[in-house]
Amino acid sequence: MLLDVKGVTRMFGPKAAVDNVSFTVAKSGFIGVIGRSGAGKSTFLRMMNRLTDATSGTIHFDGRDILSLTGRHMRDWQSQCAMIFQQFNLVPRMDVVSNVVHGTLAHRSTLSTMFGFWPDDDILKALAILDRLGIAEQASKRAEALSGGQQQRVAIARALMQDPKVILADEPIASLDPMNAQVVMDTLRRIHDEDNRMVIANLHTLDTARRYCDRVIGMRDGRIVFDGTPDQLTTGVARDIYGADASFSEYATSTSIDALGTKRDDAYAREMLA
Ligand SMILES: Nc1ncnc2c1ncn2[C@@H]1O[C@H](COP(=O)(O)OP(=O)(O)OP(=O)(O)O)[C@@H](O)[C@H]1O
Repeated sequence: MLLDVKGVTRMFGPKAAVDNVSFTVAKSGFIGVIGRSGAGKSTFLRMMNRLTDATSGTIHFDGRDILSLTGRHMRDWQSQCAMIFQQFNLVPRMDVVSNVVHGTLAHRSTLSTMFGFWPDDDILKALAILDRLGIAEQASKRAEALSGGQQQRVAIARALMQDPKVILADEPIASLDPMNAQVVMDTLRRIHDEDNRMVIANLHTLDTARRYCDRVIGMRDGRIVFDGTPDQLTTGVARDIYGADASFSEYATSTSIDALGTKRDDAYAREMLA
């Protein structure tokens, strides 16, 4: 089993933000987590990355007990498990290449980091990744000069500098217009397809989850209420996940990415779930 999540709970005071969550993933896939605001999606990702401690439960990745790692072992895991955020989290006034090289910070001395001395090899690697993501020509610009979609691709490039096994994306397209959202989702999907890195993305829109994911997990009030393939994600199921009544409209949870292209094949999804 590649990923084995058992009974993971996170309490904030008396409230369970994540409540006894369990699921397994047999092989690397592109997994979407959906649910209304406050369902526990971010808290779960943050526990996987060890930004937040779990109250109870276990997470094993490739046999390793993630929640009990400490010190250097925890930092090693964090670099193998890169996070991407809605707000990109770049240094706005710093140029794009430096932002990307920042992805190797965990391995750098404080002095070289403070003075921005990046080894040539790191710069070349950063440029190659930017080129792969189609934004090499932006390398010398300040991050703040780029469009939102370009900035998110820089954030993805920074994540790739760590050569992660897993990419955790917390609402990666929530701040983007449909065109940029599509470019960013296409990029994440391509990274999964070409490198076989696992992607777990919190998504707030159904059309994106259906189109890009092999498997979709629906959360409601901290619990998993759906776990299946995109084609099993019917309007009725979605209504249950979002805790909505019969007046629920899918339109309310759409980025309209689907209008820009065609839907994915679900064969891989079924294989992964088997
Ligand atoms: N640091 C915290 N202190 C107290 N409560 C928190 C904290 N972080 C999250 N919560 C609560 O835990 C619950 C789950 O929040 P979480 O951010 O994981 O949900 P989400 O599904 O990611 O929603 P959103 O998309 O709005 O971020 C919410 O009720 C939230 O208020």
